[in-house]
Amino acid sequence: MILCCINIRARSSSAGTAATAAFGTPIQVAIDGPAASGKSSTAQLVAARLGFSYIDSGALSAAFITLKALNSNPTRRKTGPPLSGPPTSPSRPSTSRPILARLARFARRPNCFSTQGRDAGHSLTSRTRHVSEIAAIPAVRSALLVLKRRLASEANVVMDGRDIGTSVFPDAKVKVYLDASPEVRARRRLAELMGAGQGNSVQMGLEEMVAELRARDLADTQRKESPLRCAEDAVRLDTSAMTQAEVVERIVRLVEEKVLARPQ
Ligand SMILES: Nc1ncnc2c1ncn2[C@@H]1O[C@H](COP(=O)(O)OP(=O)(O)O)[C@@H](O)[C@H]1O
Ligand SMILES: Nc1ccn([C@H]2C[C@H](O)[C@@H](COP(=O)(O)OP(=O)(O)O)O2)c(=O)n1
Repeated sequence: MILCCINIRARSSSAGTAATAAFGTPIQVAIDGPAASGKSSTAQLVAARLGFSYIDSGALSAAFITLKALNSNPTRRKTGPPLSGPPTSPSRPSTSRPILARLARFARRPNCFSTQGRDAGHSLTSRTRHVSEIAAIPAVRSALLVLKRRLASEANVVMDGRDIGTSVFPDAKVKVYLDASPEVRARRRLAELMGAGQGNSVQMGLEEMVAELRARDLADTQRKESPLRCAEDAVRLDTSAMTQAEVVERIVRLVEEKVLARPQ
C-alpha cells in the first residue's frame, strides 16, 4: 500500500466559504507536534468540522519517498519497495517533477486515499523512522515544500506535520502545536497499532515505545533542516489530559476566533 495514506478532503462548506470570502485567499491551519501527539487524527476532525481540506504532510512525504524509490528502481515496482534505505539519488532533483505532478493529481481527488490503509505492509514504527531520515534531506524537503504550497493554494487547508507553522506556512492564520508526555503518546501509539491489527507484529512494550518516541523526538528536533519546534505565534496545547473531542473543539474555536469572526 503506497499512496493510500494521503487523505485530502477537498470540499467546501458554509464555514469554509465564509472564511475564504473574509480573507480573499485560502486559509491555512497549521498543526505541528511530535509523533503520536494526535496531529493527524485531530487535524482530520478539525478539517471535517470546518469544511477545509486535510493534508497529512507525513503521509505525503512517505508517498513521495516511495514513488521516488520506485522511479529510481523500476524492478521493485511489482512487489513494492521495502523502505529499507534512502532512494538512490535524493540530491538529484530532476525526477522530482513527474513525481510531484503524479502526487498532486492523486492528492486532488477528494477522499481517494484513506488513513485506514495507512502502513499496510510496513509497520508504523519502521515506516516513520525511514520517512523521518529521508524527509530531512534538503532536496526532498524543498520538493515537498513546493507540493504542499501548491495544494494549499487551491483550498482552505488544515495541514499537520513537523514544520508547517515554522517553514511551510510561516504566515498561517492559525498555528497549533500539539504535545503530550512521551508516556501518554506511547500508550496512544500502542493502542493505535493494536487497533490496526498490528498487535502480533508489534512486540514492543510501553518502555520500548517511549524510548522509540524519545529517539524520534530527538531526531525531529535536532535535525538541521526545518527542525520540529513550536512557532512563536503558535498556540501550544498539552493534550496529555485532554480527550480528542476537547482538542478538536479548542482548535475549531481558535479558527473561529482568529479567522471566521474577523470583520470583512
Ligand atoms: N487527545 C487524545 N486523547 C486520546 N487519544 C488520542 C488523542 N488524540 C489522538 N489520539 C489517538 O492517538 C493515536 C495517535 O494519534 P495520531 O493522530 O496518529 O498522532 P500523530 O499524527 O501526531 O502521530 C491515534 O490512535 C489517535 O486516535
Ligand atoms: N512535515 C513533516 C511531516 C513529517 N516529517 C517526518 C518526520 C516524522 O518523524 C516522519 C513521519 O511523520 P508522520 O506524520 O507520518 O509520523 P507521526 O504520525 O507523527 O509519527 O516524517 C517531516 O519531516 N516533515
